Amino acid sequence: MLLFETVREMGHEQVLFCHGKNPEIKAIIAIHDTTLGPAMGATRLFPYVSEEAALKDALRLSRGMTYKAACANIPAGGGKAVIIANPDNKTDDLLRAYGRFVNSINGRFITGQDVNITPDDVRTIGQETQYVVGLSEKSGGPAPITSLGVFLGIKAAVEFRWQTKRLDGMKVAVQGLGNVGKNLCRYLHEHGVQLFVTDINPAKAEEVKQLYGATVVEPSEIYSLDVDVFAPCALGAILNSHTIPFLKASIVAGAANNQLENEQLHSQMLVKKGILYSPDYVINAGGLINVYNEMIGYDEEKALKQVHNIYNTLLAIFDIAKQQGVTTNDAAKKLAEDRIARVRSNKNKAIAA
Ligand SMILES: NC(=O)C1=CN([C@@H]2O[C@H](COP(=O)(O)OP(=O)(O)OC[C@H]3O[C@@H](n4cnc5c(N)ncnc54)[C@H](O)[C@@H]3O)[C@@H](O)[C@H]2O)C=CC1
Ligand SMILES: O=C(O)C(=O)Cc1c[nH]c2ccccc12
Repeated sequence: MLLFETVREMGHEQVLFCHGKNPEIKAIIAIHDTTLGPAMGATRLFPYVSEEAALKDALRLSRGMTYKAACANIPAGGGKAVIIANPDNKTDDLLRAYGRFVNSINGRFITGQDVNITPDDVRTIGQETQYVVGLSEKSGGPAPITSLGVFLGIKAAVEFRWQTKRLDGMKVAVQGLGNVGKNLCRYLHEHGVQLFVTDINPAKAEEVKQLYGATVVEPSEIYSLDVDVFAPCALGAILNSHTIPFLKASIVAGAANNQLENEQLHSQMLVKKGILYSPDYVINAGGLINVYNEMIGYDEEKALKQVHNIYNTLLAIFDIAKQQGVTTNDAAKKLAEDRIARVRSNKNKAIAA
């Protein structure tokens, strides 16, 4: 991989390779853009197959955070960090060593809980740095508000597609029944949706079957179901050349980050199949909205208003994509880049004055 070429192409400001021998630690902190504010993004711990895979994940996720904040009108930049480790080898020493790296950049990067990091782990990281968020009891953690945002995003897509505000009788397939997926199922069930669900953990699927009368399918079967909406709430890169040909849903709208394996290729593949795609970093902004509000002093009404805005933003993006004949992904990216360019130009004017 040509390092600077890749970073230049994706537009990152700074990438930190954090290494330590005692304890053994390898982490990458990617800061994409801080025009709108300090870079925010949760930290993921994962046994990546290669260092290149880890870097790619950090670069793509951090860029997604920049667009996420810009589309949600949150004055934060985009960042994300990955710790390359097996979850079985996660120790307090490792987390504290990581916390010292976060602290060393003095608030340019603010982080919290992502895949394989628990709230307790964030507390441990927080022993070394104040630049962690997402622990307030008041806000109930980011997942419930993320699922509300995804629910509203599904409503926006349904309205754009079929000019109806009603979800009752619709069929939705939910992949992944973790903190976000399970809560999303509750909202959908309350609105009369017929659920089809899967999780690699059968106990989670069984629970959602009992709670919301969902039909449980095998993980491999979730793509080809004859449903109206497919909601990916597990992993990234699930929209790819193997899965897209199987999709029968008219809408893809879910919480997972980096859903498109290849942004250009696979967003266009979806368009060709007539599938309306809700850009992941627009529909799943609820988590960021929640932690940002927690950071500045939690005001529930304000946070909920910002989450409800996801609905309007998605409708606007769908409209622009239709008017201009571009993918919804490109329309969202353009919206984000325009907002950032405007702030950058005002900043430059202020410096010049
Ligand atoms: N929690 C939040 O506030 C936010 C979460 N996201 C993204 O949403 C997704 C879900 O987040 P959480 O619910 O917090 O994570 P989680 O870890 O609680 O849940 C993920 C679930 O997916 C299941 N799963 C994993 N691989 C699967 C597969 N191949 N097929 C079916 N199920 C599978 C897991 O067993 C687990 O139950 C992640 O991609 C995350 O990055 C994005 C924005 C905010
Ligand atoms: O939407 C994402 O991918 C996030 O990383 C959101 C998020 C959850 N917890 C956090 C803590 C600090 C910064 C962002 C987040």
